[in-house]
Amino acid sequence: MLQIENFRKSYNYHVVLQVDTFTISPGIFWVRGSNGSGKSTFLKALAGITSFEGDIILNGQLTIKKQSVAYRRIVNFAEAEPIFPEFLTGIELIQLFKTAKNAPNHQEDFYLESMNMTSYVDQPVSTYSSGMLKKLSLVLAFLGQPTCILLDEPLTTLDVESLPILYSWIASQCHQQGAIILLSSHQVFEGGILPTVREILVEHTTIRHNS
Ligand SMILES: Nc1ncnc2c1ncn2[C@@H]1O[C@H](COP(=O)(O)OP(=O)(O)OP(=O)(O)O)[C@@H](O)[C@H]1O
Repeated sequence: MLQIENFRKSYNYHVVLQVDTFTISPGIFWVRGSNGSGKSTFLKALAGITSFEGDIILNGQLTIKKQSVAYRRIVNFAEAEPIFPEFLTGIELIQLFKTAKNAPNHQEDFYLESMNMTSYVDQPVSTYSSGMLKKLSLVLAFLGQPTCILLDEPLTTLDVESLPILYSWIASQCHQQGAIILLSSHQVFEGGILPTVREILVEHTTIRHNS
């Protein structure tokens, strides 16, 4: 469970997101809002990669401010437009993330094979297309034993064959580990092979469950 308390995020003294208290229980959530509403800001705050006022608490134990390393070990984030050091190969990045996330040996094999990435994962990321980069960032977001996976605009640049594969990873993560998985999009969820998907709306500088 994720608890957000007295949260406020401003850019240049301009408040873009304010939340008094908000709870996210295990499951899959579609985070929806128009362009500029604050979806990426919300996910980056949950991921612990942007500063904010207030606190975020995971499973009643880990607070993002006080136990930031332990928190970030089990909260994984895939950026909307991932940027990686160009000289590194995909597999080198995977090794780096596996170390940071305490991932089991060969955990990546399943993801690389199912997303048909084995032919290029040894190449420097400078040679990747935007879709190939997106797939790599999605693999990285599943490494370790994440309690929470945050995917910012995961559908952008992903080809139609890859979408059901991503959804199968998400469904499996939810079943096995009772994880919290947030996917952001400005589009309405169109259905698919995912189990129950609930919606979080980002609008009017705040967030709310849309039930
Ligand atoms: N680094 C920044 N500096 C200043 N303002 C920012 C910065 N990042 C975001 N903003 C502002 O914060 C607001 C929310 O931006 P955010 O990127 O979170 O929206 P979003 O819902 O993800 O948008 P989109 O759907 O277009 O990706 C916008 O008004 C944006 O201009």
